Amino acid sequence: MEQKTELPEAGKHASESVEELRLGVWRIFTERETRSLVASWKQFTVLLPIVRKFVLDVYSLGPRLLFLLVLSKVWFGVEDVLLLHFANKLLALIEVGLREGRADTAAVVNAIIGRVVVVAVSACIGHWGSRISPILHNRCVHHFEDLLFSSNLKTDMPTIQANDIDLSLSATPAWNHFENLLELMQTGVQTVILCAYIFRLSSSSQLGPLFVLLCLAQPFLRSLSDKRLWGIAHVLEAIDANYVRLRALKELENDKYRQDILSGNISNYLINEFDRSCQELKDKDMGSPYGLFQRNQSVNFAVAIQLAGDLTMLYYALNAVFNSREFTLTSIAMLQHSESLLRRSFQTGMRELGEGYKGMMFMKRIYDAANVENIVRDGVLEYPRDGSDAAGMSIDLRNVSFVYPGSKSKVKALENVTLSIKSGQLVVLVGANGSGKSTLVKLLARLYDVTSGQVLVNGEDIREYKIRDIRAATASLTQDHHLYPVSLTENIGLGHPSSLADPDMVNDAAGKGGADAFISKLPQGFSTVLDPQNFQYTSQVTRGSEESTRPLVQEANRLVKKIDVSGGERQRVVASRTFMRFNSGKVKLVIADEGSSTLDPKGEWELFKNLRAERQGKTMVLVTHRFGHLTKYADLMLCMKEGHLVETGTHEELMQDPDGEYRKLYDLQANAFST
Ligand SMILES: Nc1ncnc2c1ncn2[C@@H]1O[C@H](COP(=O)(O)OP(=O)(O)OP(=O)(O)O)[C@@H](O)[C@H]1O
Repeated sequence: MEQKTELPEAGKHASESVEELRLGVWRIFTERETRSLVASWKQFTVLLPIVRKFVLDVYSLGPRLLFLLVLSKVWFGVEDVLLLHFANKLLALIEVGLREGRADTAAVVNAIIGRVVVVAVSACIGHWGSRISPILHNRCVHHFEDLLFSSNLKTDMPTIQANDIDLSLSATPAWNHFENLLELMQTGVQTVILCAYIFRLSSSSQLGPLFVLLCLAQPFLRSLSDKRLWGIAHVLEAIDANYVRLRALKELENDKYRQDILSGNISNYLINEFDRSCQELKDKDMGSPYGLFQRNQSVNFAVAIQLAGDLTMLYYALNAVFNSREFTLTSIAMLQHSESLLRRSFQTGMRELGEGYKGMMFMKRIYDAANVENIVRDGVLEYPRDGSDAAGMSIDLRNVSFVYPGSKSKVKALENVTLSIKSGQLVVLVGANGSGKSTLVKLLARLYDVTSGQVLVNGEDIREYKIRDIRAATASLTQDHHLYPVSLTENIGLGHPSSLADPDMVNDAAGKGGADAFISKLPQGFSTVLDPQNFQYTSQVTRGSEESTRPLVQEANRLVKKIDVSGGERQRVVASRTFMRFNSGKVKLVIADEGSSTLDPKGEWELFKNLRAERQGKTMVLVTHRFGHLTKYADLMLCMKEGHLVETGTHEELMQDPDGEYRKLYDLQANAFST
């Protein structure tokens, strides 16, 4: 039963046009049907240029193939009507034959041949269509995947955060949506021809055009009942606490929780809780919200739909009473056949119209996603400009404040930070969690632009430089860097892609990053792909027992089994990528933000030693919580607290202040080792 409810106190509707329904375990927000026909038409016209662009894009991928496919769809729109026509013709000839005791052989043969030809032509077109469609399908998906991939990879971080961009958008359904439009065209052709055909049939029985309208009454009402399912945004949310809990508990079957559950000895508790949630859900409907939504129509409407199906019968019954000479049993049968095909065609068309609308919205999403404009604007100056940064990048921050785009927090991540880093200095940035260290180095790499103030590189605002020059001059090693699902050679080599094929350079970088030892122990060495992306399809084997198929499944699982390495080993590969980057000869700034957080003490010591060995011609900004290793090499220590730069100087200078933040952090670490 439909139950209209008020939204919970906090969740006021964004607009009056939103309606809330509670069905089964679901809460469904749907748009009230307040949109006028004019408004719907306007929205449709906005989408039309997008569809045109989409069609032209698909056309460019295979003009001839698309032309043939469209022709085949038109043919299939006509085919059913032709078949119906020949069947009706045969029926009429048989009736005449029965009545007169002699059939018109030539006409019967013609009708049979006509039908056979239509069937044969359809089989041929269907055969070729089924070959054309997959080709265009592949080209279409590749084309739009390509469009999304290049746009996704170029979209900068503020744009993603500020616009809440959906990076998971896949182009895979693009072809299906396009095919839906073709199907819609096919059904449209069929409906129009059928209407004309029925009009001709009904005119010869003196039924007139009203008959055609009555044929459409039931499918029209049905499509009205379905209308709320398409073209209108729905937000579905499971609100039943037991259902939500059931789903959460089911999630615990995931392998990643196994160790916790076994060692915590909590399986009995979880099984009981699962059982309890099942009991409490009782008969509450957990089925598809769309199904529930569809069934949620009033009795009157359901009765009206069924009755509308009988309107045509009533109409020709009445006509037969008053005008019986115009009717034969064959003409009634012909009308009935044609009418049922028209109903089906119209109903399918209305459903496809809904799907077509969804398809148009999808096309809009694809183009919107592919045309996102980056917030971080490119500059025009080349970097390095002159020889003044030969010893490394020189950086000045003037009154820099920063708030993350889209951030709900009123607290600034950085506030009025002013500092100066000279060419070639080794700077160590320290501070408590959340004090703004990572934010500061992200501004240096121009991953974000300041909210106010200025970052100067070699005396010029960083925004004036070409982004690719600044990025080429910066090598970052942060805890946020990940391994890519490609070979270890590529993982390291991508630090300097043009030398990726040089095994000596890759080996050397792996050595400096401390990754060579563990890679050499892997069965496939540098060719190993950690975190491979495998797509495995399993299908139920109908022959033989489950017992006999188990070895096959086990073998398949063995083939796709991941090679697991530790977090520290992963970080060594990422560090090696940074060392590889130095081969470009362009790096003027090295940023290491907790790049050693998962390394063992020896690994960390070696990493910093190898980084220091690369200092020549580079400024280095190292962020760390364990700064003991670095204090004696640092030219400058920067200490941050709650978004502010609170202390700057050398280690010795900062240690002078017994109440200073730096001294506190240092003493905490040093005291841990004192007796
Ligand atoms: N992407 C983000 N969106 C919104 N706020 C963020 C984002 N990243 C960080 N912050 C906030 O900005 C502030 C500074 O964070 P930042 O990561 O720079 O601190 P940090 O000193 O590097 O911390 P840690 O030592 O834990 O790495 C924090 O309050 C944090 O919650």
